[in-house]
Amino acid sequence: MVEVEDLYKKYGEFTAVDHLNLTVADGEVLGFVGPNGAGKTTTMKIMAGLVQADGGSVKISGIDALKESRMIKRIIGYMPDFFGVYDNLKVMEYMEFYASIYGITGSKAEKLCRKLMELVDLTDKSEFLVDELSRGMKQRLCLARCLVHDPKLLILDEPASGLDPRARHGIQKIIKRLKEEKKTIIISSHILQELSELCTSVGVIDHGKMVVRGTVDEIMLHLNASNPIQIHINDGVQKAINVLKNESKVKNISISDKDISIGFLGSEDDEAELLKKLISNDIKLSSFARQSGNIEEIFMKATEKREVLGDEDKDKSGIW
Ligand SMILES: Nc1ncnc2c1ncn2[C@@H]1O[C@H](COP(=O)(O)OP(=O)(O)OP(=O)(O)O)[C@@H](O)[C@H]1O
Repeated sequence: MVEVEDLYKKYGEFTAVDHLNLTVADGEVLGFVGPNGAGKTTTMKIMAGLVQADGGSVKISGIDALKESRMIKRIIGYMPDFFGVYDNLKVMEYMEFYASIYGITGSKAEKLCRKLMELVDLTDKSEFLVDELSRGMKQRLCLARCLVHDPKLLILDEPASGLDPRARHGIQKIIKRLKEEKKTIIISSHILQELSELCTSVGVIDHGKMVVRGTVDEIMLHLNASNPIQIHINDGVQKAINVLKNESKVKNISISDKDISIGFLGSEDDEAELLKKLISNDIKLSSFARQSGNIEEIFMKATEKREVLGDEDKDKSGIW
C-alpha cells in the first residue's frame, strides 16, 4: 500500500532523508524508530504531502503522493508531533469543524463525532473548551480528528510523546482498536517497548537511511541469534564445561558459580542438540535458555553500528 523509493530531502546543505526505501503492506502496523534528528518527521510529512521531497517517489494505494497531495489527504490521517489546536472551540465544535473540511456536516457529522469521541474516551468532555483538556486528552482528540474521514492509512508522529504511563496506555488502547479495524498504521515513537506491543513490523531510520527493516518476529529472531544462551547447572559444572569446549558452535564461555553463559552460533535445532548432549552426559541442569532481546536492543544495535562503522561500511550494513 505504501511504497517509498529512493526518497531524498535536503534542508540547505543538510541531507535529512537520504535515499530512503520503505514498503508498508495493507494492514501492517509499522513502528518507525530512530534517534533524534534521524529524519522520521520529515519522512512522515513528505508522505502526508506537507513537505516537498527533492527526489524519489512515494506511492500510497498506487497514487503518487508527491504529485497528488490533495487526493492523498483523503486517504490518510496524519497526526503531527506538534499540533495546533483551536483553543476557543469546544471539543465537539472542534471535531465538527474537521468533519466539515471533509464535507461531513449536520446530523451525519454529529453522529460521527460522537462515535469518535467515544472511541477516544472523550464523550464526557464534548462541551469542554479544547484548552481545558489535559495534554493526554488533547492528544486523544487529535487522534480522533485524524479519523473523521475514515482514512485507510494513519501516519502518527509520536502520538504518545510527553504523556504519563496511564495516558500513553490510553493512546495505545485506541491504536490497538484501529489495528483490529485493519487500518495500515505508521507510528513513530521513542518509547520502544510500547511499539513492540503494537507493531507488526519495525523500521529503524538513522541519518535519513533505513538501517533495519523487518517484522518484529524476524528482527527478534535475528537479534536473539546473537544473544548468549544462559545455562544453570545444578550438578556437573566441570563436566558441562568440557562438553561445551568441544562444541564448534560455542564461541565463548563465561562461568559464574553454577551459571554458564555461552555465545552460540547455531539454529534452534542446534540448541536442542546441545541440550540433549548435556543431559546425556549426565549433567543436571535446571535451565537452558537463549537470552531474549527487546526492541530497545534493536534500536541500540542498529544505530550504534552506524556510529562505529565508517561511511563505506554504513551502506553495506543495510537491512538485516
Ligand atoms: N524545516 C527545517 N529546516 C532545516 N532543517 C530541518 C527542518 N526540519 C528538520 N530539519 C533537520 O532535519 C533533520 C531531521 O529532522 P526530523 O524532524 O525529520 O527528525 P526526527 O527523526 O523526526 O527527529 P525527532 O525524533 O527529534 O523528532 C534534523 O537534523 C533537523 O534539524
